[in-house]
Amino acid sequence: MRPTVAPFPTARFRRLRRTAALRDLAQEHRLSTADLIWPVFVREGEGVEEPIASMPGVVRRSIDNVVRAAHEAAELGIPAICLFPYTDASVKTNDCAEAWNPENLTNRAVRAIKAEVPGLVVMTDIALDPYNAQGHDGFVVDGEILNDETVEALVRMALAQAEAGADILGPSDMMDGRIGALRAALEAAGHSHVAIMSYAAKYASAFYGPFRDAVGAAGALRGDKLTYQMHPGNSNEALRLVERDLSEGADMVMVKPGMPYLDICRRVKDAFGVPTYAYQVSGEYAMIRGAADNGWIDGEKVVVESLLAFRRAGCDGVLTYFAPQVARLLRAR
Ligand SMILES: NCC(=O)CCC(=O)O
Repeated sequence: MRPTVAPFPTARFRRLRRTAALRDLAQEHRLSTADLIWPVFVREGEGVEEPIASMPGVVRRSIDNVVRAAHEAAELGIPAICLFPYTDASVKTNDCAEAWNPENLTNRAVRAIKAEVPGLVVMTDIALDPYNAQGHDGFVVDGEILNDETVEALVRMALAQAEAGADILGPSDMMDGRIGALRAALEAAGHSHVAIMSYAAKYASAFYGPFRDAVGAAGALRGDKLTYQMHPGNSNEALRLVERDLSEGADMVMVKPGMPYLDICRRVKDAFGVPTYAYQVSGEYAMIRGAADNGWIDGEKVVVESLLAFRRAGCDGVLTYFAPQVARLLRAR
């Protein structure tokens, strides 16, 4: 119940804002390094750190450098890293077979991290787009994205990632029925400990633009993803999707993108009270970073404020490309 606010001057809200210590005492939500998941781009090669033009400060790393990033994450206290492969056109096919190759880039990177930094949580992405000549998250036949056939492929992909040692699988594909299929397959194959963070409320968003550049998908994609990702105008549908995915065995749920969808984060947390995450996506990163690089905003302050907003909206954690910078900032405080 909300207490009645006494009239002025009995109530003076500025009393608790008077000093830094009082403000600290009264602060309702806090950002901690333990809330961060760091998305990292993996590519072939050795000793490679390749800049991404539309995401200044973010690089594609060869596996040896991904392992270095994993050490850095662990040293900074970031609990989890999330891997996204940058795939060459030569491994993109219509049957997407590279997605479940035990030796694909992601699976090799997972094993390399787990061998060196076993305590770090490793999350992987489940969707066919990095391996699909058509650039879509599912199989494309006559211009249509096939649901059930795609789910079967996602199961193969998930089992290969679980076998490699992934701790959290992140199905980002938005096919119907995939969470139940993944959960059943994981149980049957002895991977009952592997968690699923469902990209439950994933919107068909223009904020993903720089990511497609980062993973080399921009050129392959024909059309849009509106037949499987959510329309930005919808809100109740997000709750139905979260409910559905939880009922099928998701352990954690995600809202994506982040900042334009904080209302959805809050509704999900209020309705279900489950571990809830948001993805501050590439376009959000690019906007903040671009404005900061031009001196139009104070980048450090805006980043921390933007991440605190996710906590205020009910999120337990955030996937953010700013993770290492923020962890360093929080450590310095
Ligand atoms: N499945 C992962 C993404 O689509 C990431 C989007 C972004 O960072 O823009």
